[in-house]
Amino acid sequence: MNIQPVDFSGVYAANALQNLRNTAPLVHCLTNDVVQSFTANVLLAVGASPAMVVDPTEAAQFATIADALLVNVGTLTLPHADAIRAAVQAANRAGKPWVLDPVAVGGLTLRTEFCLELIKLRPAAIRGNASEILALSGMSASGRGVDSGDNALSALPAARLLAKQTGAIVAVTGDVDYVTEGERCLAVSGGDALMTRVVGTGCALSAVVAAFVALPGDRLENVAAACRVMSCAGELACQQTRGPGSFIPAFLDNLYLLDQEALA
Ligand SMILES: Nc1ncnc2c1ncn2[C@@H]1O[C@H](COP(=O)(O)OP(=O)(O)OP(=O)(O)O)[C@@H](O)[C@H]1O
Ligand SMILES: Cc1ncsc1CCO
Ligand SMILES: [Mg+2]
Repeated sequence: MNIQPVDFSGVYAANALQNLRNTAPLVHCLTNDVVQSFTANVLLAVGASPAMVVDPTEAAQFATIADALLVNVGTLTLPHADAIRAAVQAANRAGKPWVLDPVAVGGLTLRTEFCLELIKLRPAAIRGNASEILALSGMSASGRGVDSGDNALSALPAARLLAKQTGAIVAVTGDVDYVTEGERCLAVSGGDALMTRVVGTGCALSAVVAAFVALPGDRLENVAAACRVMSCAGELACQQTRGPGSFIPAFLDNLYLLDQEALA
């Protein structure tokens, strides 16, 4: 029997963020070509340390040094897949957590088969929009390219199934983010629809999830904390801006300035 989603505590998120700022986890990002710079800036603003090391040999070496690895298949190519395989295997051997962002999985064969291969390699967390989580779990989805055509709550059963199948914490994001380990589920509200009008907020969230899974403590709550930090900064930024152009700098400022009071 599945336990109903529970509203996530802002107090835990505030403590986890403080812990992250104190330790500045080194996050190895194998992400897509569209969001490299935005992802690095989001990690820096939050208080983590990004590095994009992409050559297969170097990626395997660096995965053992970094505190966590992000794998994002947004602009997957065959050489990139080789680097991801090498890095994931090295991270697993070194006991470092890694996170999968299954961008646009479903309709496209290369990335879908590759992600199905990757989820057998014990990701610590999987973060995707509703259509991606539905498709990755084998259920039918209405994604349109990288954008979701499904509602996050409708993908919660798929997220639970995927978590049970893989042992990963699964975060399915949208108007509300749901974070589950199969049975237990945390609901993270906040954010703003404007966040979907800027490229890479989800991709950057997956990088922040990687930073938070490097922290000690309850992994389910750490992933929810990452979601809360992004939703909270996004919501504040939207209150201060009129559209996508000014959202980006306001979002980075709010991530950097985020305090206990805002998160709670
Ligand atoms: N309708 C909404 N209302 C509030 N927040 C939202 C809404 N839709 C998305 N978000 C927030 O936007 C962020 C990105 O989530 P989303 O599900 O859009 O990821 P995504 O589709 O993978 O994005 P991308 O591929 O562009 O990086 C999350 O923090 C999420 O909570
Ligand atoms: C727009 C886009 N195309 C491939 S990856 C990406 C970034 C958002 O997921
Ligand atoms: Mg995405």
